[in-house]
Amino acid sequence: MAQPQVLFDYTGHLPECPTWSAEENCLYWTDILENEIHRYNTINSKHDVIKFSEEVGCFALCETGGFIVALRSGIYLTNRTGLITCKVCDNPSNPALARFNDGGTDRDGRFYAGTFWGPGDYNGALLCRVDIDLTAHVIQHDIHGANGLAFSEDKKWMYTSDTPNRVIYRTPLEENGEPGKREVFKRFEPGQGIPDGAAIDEEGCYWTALFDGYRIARLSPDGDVLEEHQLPVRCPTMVCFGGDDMKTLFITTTRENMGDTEVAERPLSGAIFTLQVAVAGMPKLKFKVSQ
Ligand SMILES: O=C1O[C@H](CS(=O)(=O)O)[C@@H](O)[C@H](O)[C@H]1O
Repeated sequence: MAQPQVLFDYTGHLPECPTWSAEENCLYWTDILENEIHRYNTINSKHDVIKFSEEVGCFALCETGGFIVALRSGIYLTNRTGLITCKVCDNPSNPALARFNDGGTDRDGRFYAGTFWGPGDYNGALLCRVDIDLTAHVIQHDIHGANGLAFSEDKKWMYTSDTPNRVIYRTPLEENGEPGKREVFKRFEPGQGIPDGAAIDEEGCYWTALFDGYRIARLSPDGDVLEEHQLPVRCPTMVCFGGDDMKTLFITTTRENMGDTEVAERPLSGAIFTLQVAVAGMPKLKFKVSQ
């Protein structure tokens, strides 16, 4: 079985939202807590960092170039260098208490972004969506930490997870992509790791980063564990597919809230790993803008 390899000599603070750009042969990702979007060119090893003024929860590449990016205060369009060109909406959570977290595009190029309820006293986070006409809509409530967004290849399901609540949900999608009522897809018992960011492969299997679980798992559409891959770090945060054949799984990890002892014991905490897998993954679509 293939082993995870380190992508390059880098460890971040809270890397998330890995996003493959096929035309550039580049991996993009955020470091949420460092207010950054990173780009790494897998051909010439060039590494660029774009700085923002607030935490970057998640982003998607835009068809028109640049990014749609969920900062703490709201969602924005930017150019390729990160310069804000348009504010799309305010953060519909209380931005003092909830920053944006996981997000991405659906199979029609709309942008979803969820928040993370900082105080943790109740499920105060939400999931919102930006349509191609730049209107924003709150789609789901009753979330502690929005995560695990992925869309099935047949456009029938939206998957999400709520990491602190140790649960993956799935939500049926109507033909026009409108979500119905969410249902529990899989719950995790204490000590198993908790479901963080995710991606879906061509066989409809859901790959989940098991935060605090030292591994990633591939789940069948029925929720059975088909594969598990161990990592030399405790907290993977998210996965995405890329590479020439879409069979490279990129895995972000974190060193957030880790003490010096753990970082010394597991110095790759915060690194990005690659894993060669047998089944190709679904590409992330770019955000479409109708105007
Ligand atoms: O997505 C995230 O999840 C983790 C884990 S947890 O939900 O707090 O258990 C969190 O540390 C991180 O800040 C967040 O981005």
